[in-house]
Amino acid sequence: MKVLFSVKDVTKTFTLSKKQRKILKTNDSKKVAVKSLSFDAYEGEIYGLLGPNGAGKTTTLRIASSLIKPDSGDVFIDGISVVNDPSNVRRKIGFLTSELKLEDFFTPNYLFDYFSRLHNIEEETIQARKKMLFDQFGIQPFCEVKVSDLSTGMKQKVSLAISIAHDPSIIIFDEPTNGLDIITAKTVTDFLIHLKQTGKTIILSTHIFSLVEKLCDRVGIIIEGEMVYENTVAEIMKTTDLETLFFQLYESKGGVL
Ligand SMILES: Nc1ncnc2c1ncn2[C@@H]1O[C@H](COP(=O)(O)OP(=O)(O)OP(=O)(O)O)[C@@H](O)[C@H]1O
Repeated sequence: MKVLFSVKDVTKTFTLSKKQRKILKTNDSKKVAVKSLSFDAYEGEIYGLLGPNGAGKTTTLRIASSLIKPDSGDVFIDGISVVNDPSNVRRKIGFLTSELKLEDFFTPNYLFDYFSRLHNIEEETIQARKKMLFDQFGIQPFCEVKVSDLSTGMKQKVSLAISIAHDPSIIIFDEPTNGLDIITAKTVTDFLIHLKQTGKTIILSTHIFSLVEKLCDRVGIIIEGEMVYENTVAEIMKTTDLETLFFQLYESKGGVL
């Protein structure tokens, strides 16, 4: 099996502002968000990154997407170093987060074209791909409506379409169903299955156990920035369920319920 996504010994520390220290209820001036984290995802699989709030999932995926730099370590996307060659990495990946903010003033049509052109995609391909994705997600009737007037679900579907406009082979989804109504959440999860069927490699961060059980081939459990467990979902389900396993690990790491 070919490794397409490889996190190698990544560490990331943030300096905390006064406000952040208050929110995190700490006097420490630094927060180690990710500690010597390593894991691989194979071509064509859905790899789930599961962890509680603040575990370091988003930080890891932002590093993998070249949005922030690690203190040490690296992420290799199809062998390309995100530290040394971030622009080539961006060509290979799609990144979707539930926090993605689309500019309110623009329309789905405009934004899709704009981001596609940033990837230097040919105009004919942009329009064909837009039609396919907008039809798939029911965006077409809203394609000339300003983002500010779209529902949360429609915004997320537009974000999803834009994140894969360049047909990336590796797609990173950070909590993609967060804050979505059940219908839109299902559209998104069904689409993840469709992407897997078309051979894409998907990294999915979530804290929803059922989502991992339903979608993922393998799962890595991350607590306090460290990988504490990794296995195939099928193997886990032979003896227990993910929720039971997770809380056992959480308590054994000193987590308080
Ligand atoms: N820019 C930042 N400045 C300071 N601390 C940060 C910053 N980004 C993240 N952190 C801290 O790093 C830790 C890991 O955060 P991260 O967002 O990666 O976790 P997460 O697993 O994605 O959690 P969630 O599900 O809540 O998004 C948290 O303690 C968080 O407060």
